[in-house]
Amino acid sequence: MNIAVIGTGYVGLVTGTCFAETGNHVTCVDIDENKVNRLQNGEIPIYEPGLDTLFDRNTRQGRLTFTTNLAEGIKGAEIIFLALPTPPGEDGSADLSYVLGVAGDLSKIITEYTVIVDKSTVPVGTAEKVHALLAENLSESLFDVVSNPEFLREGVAVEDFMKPDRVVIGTESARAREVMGRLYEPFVRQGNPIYYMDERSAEMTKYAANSYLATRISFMNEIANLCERVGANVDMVRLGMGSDTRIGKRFLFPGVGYGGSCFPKDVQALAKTATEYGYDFNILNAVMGVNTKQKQILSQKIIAHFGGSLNGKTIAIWGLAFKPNTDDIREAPALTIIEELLEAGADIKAFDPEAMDNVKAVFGSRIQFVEEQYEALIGADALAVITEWPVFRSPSYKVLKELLSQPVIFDGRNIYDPKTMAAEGFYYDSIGRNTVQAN
Ligand SMILES: NC(=O)C1=CN([C@@H]2O[C@H](COP(=O)(O)OP(=O)(O)OC[C@H]3O[C@@H](n4cnc5c(N)ncnc54)[C@H](O)[C@@H]3O)[C@@H](O)[C@H]2O)C=CC1
Ligand SMILES: O=C(O)[C@H]1O[C@H](OP(=O)(O)OP(=O)(O)OC[C@H]2O[C@@H](n3ccc(=O)[nH]c3=O)[C@H](O)[C@@H]2O)[C@H](O)[C@@H](O)[C@@H]1O
Repeated sequence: MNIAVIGTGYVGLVTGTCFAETGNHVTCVDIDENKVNRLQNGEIPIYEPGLDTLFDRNTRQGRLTFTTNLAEGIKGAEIIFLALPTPPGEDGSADLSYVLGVAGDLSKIITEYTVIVDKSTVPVGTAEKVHALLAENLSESLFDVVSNPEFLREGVAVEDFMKPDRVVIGTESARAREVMGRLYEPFVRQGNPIYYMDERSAEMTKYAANSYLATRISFMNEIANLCERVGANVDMVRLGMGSDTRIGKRFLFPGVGYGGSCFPKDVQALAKTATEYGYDFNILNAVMGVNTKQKQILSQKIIAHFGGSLNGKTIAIWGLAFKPNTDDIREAPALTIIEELLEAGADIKAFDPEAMDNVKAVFGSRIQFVEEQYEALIGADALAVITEWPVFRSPSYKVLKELLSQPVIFDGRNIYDPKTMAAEGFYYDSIGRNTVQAN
């Protein structure tokens, strides 16, 4: 099949590459000339594990191409995916200007029957808005609009896309359903389902899934905070709860709050949709409030440990990305934590395996960046672990103690064992477990 993907960010580039991998011819369109130049030269502008192999193969074999020209990009395309940004607008609702802008442009250049697919996360009713815009200039027989939300996670995006738990396709057109079914058939060979539904239900499914996952995280963060107060260990509680199959083991890890480009904006957007429809979605308001506070927990612990001020103190930071295996720092808890530590007077020495360039663009020379994780520790008064990159999981405790000026660790992701840390001589504080001191 011939496919066009409009927007080559985390979702568009993965979508385009994975559809090319199953034998389709894909043209990716982006307005960012610099990005398109890099892609045309074989350079992937984001860090996403496993994407490079598929990208190289499919560009080399001519199934994956890039352009800034929309009309050229959609020529001959049977399906056009919109993988455009839907950032929060000023009032918290999703900003649809990118999606609707491109829909308007498409209405003037489509000449043959095409399925237009909303891949972006968009509020209920958007497929109808896109349809109405297209219908301003196109006969109804020339297009269908489908809602096909994406559930991939950054860091494991290729795997998630190639083997989705499910595919959701929102359309009431039999013709579009057949086209979409044919496209996704190679991705559901292991029996994972395609759920066909109406457009509104598909749009709602995406927000419901993200908001539920965010709710689990905020719930566990509150359980963790209570565990600290009552002297329980949240890791044990998590295991005890999660092995109940009705609850499930995944997505119960407490930490420094959820970040990323999606949970924060999507929870906010769903709450906003509820308000627009006269419904007060109480749980979502609590989920957001808990998350805002949780992002401050680690910095508060650090500031309190040093008596309320960090003047003259240096804090080493391991991990800046909003989660491991990505360079994405959108809404990353590290940004909030660093800002608060700076405000309390600290000097910061930071290391992240992939996200440092993005963070440099935010903080510039206000913090120091180092090229190697142990370098951050030299002369630092404490280490704060903010992102659980695998490379931080088994450090040399001996080297840690040699380099830190005080053996103090704040672990925002519970990646070390408190008993080991006490035995190794550290002051060690984490999330939802008792603080330990050297034995
Ligand atoms: N990042 C993620 O893990 C996931 C994101 N989503 C949703 O997918 C959508 C896209 O997200 P990301 O890929 O993260 O965004 P992104 O910001 O990484 O990429 C968007 C791309 O669209 C391009 N663009 C903007 N206006 C354009 C136009 N008029 N024509 C062509 N290209 C244009 C931008 O230059 C950029 O390259 C959002 O609605 C998001 O909520 C859904 C699932 C996962
Ligand atoms: O709509 C989206 O964009 C995507 O949002 C999330 O994916 P992503 O943001 O890439 O990352 P997650 O792995 O979900 O993590 C989100 C945040 O929650 C935090 N988290 C996650 C899991 C957990 O147990 N605890 C926890 O604090 C992570 O550290 C991270 O800050 C969803 O998991 C995807 O299904 C969805 O497609």
